[in-house]
Amino acid sequence: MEHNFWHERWEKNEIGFHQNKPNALLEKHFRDLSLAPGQRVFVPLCGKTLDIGWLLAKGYRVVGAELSETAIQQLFEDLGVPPEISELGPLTRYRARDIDIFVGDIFALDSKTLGPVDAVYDRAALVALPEGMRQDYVAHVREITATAPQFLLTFDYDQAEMPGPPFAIDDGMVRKYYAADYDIERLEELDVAGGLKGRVAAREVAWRLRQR
Ligand SMILES: C[S@@+](CC[C@H](N)C(=O)[O-])C[C@H]1O[C@@H](n2cnc3c(N)ncnc32)[C@H](O)[C@@H]1O
Repeated sequence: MEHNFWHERWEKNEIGFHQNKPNALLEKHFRDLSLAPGQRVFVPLCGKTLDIGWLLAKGYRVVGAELSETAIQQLFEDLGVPPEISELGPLTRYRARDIDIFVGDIFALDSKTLGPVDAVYDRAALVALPEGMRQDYVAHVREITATAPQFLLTFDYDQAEMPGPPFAIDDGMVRKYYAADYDIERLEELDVAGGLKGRVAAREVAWRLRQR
């Protein structure tokens, strides 16, 4: 997707992907990653998800990457903490206690700038990207996180019924993107209540990925 597509979504507040409560599969399964409080979780393409507040409340540190500065201003307003803001070349860093967010293109974020991470939480990130970008995204996240374990959420539905995003990702695609570097476990699937965008029957699927 072009950057302008996402900037427009945020400027027009067309953010149907934003959930008004923490993700149910995150709440149920994130513990399967066996992280200890204080460990650092990377949330790529994070938007202003309430899942960040949930992770912080569980005692994890959070680092995110997001294109839209509007999203990140709103994230810090929602969290009720004033960010310290600094420029880092092509990125802008918003930080506060236990949280760092890099605003800009995730492909401009390198491992040194990101710093060590213990896990990745991918909700509505892989599925937000068109097929032509996904392999590069998967390789980039693997590289900058040193193949840290991932908690991944995908949507599976009939792509003929609706264009993405979110794009449909079936089991074979998850294996194609991740099997070379990660052991893959399919943890659970849930029907999307009311259908995706209120019209297409879909399942949300939770995955645990661990370095092979
Ligand atoms: C579908 S939204 C999901 C946001 C969040 N994960 C959530 O669950 O609410 C995808 C987000 O990715 C951001 N994004 C898209 N392309 C990006 C890129 N190349 N680098 C960083 N962020 C990007 C968009 O601005 C948007 O906020």
